[in-house]
Amino acid sequence: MVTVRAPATSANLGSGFDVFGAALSRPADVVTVERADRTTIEVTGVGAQYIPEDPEGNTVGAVVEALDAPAHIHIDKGVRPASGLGSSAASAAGAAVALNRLYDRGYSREELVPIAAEGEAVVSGVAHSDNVAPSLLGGFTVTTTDGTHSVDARVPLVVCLPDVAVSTRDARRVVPETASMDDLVETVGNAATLAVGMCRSDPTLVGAGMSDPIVTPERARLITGYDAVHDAALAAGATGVTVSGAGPAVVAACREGSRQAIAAAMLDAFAEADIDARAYQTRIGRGATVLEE
Ligand SMILES: Nc1ncnc2c1ncn2[C@@H]1O[C@H](COP(=O)(O)OP(=O)(O)OP(=O)(O)O)[C@@H](O)[C@H]1O
Ligand SMILES: N[C@@H](CCO)C(=O)O
Repeated sequence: MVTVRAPATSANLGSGFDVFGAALSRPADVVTVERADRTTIEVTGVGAQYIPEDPEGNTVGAVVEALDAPAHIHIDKGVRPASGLGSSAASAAGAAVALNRLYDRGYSREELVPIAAEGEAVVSGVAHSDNVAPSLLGGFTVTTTDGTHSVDARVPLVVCLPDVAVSTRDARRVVPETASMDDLVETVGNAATLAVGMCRSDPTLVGAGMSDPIVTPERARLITGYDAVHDAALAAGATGVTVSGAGPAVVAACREGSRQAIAAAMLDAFAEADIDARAYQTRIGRGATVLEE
């Protein structure tokens, strides 16, 4: 038996659509696997009632296939599905690490990225790696078709999750197919600023690089209260605010000591819009960890 804790993640970070990701110190999924002749999946925890236990519909089913590693799998969800916090990816990353150990497959964490990403294709139609990479490797990650680079950044974050669901599949439909050269130049500048900020663990640069004129404005329209929450977080001291992954979670970069005020401001703004929400005072954290084997 192997048990793995796999963290929630925040993908895109505004300027890095389908490329940037960050592991969050909390929340997380816990995945336990035991050898079996036939794969069975049991899901408990937050939002378990919305998650298929059929291996064909669950992200971990694709990981089992890719590793040829049938198992009884128990997923204890700490990351709510359709949250923008890499819920589907956390289970896939946890299963990839656990099954790799259980069957002694010998893959490195980097090699597990495309394997865990197969699970993302099951739920969103695209095997994007920007959530599974940070959940596997920890820190801030940059994923391209050539592979993944990670930086052990230390930046405090607040993630505010409204009590509404946005599926990644739906949120990908609003992504523009084209962009102007001006918007691309602005995005590249912001992405480069954010990456330098991550290398220096500098929340000011990270926040400054989070804005994006192409994808985020379209995604923000799907989140009731987004503009007010964005402005409230900045007024409370956040250095930058954007949609987390495909939403509806909203992520704010923070300086040390400011997270409590920022979390309260974001919750108040969602409440003003009649939306219940919860806030995680979190930070960029480590990747999946083996708890027991
Ligand atoms: N193990 C799993 N954990 C969570 N969701 C799963 C899992 N397997 C399948 N799903 C399905 O995936 C969908 C949620 O994934 P989706 O990508 O939309 O949200 P997310 O992973 O929280 O968000 P994001 O990728 O934007 O961070 C739901 O329809 C859910 O039923
Ligand atoms: N890059 C993906 C992440 C989903 O969490 C998207 O924004 O659609």
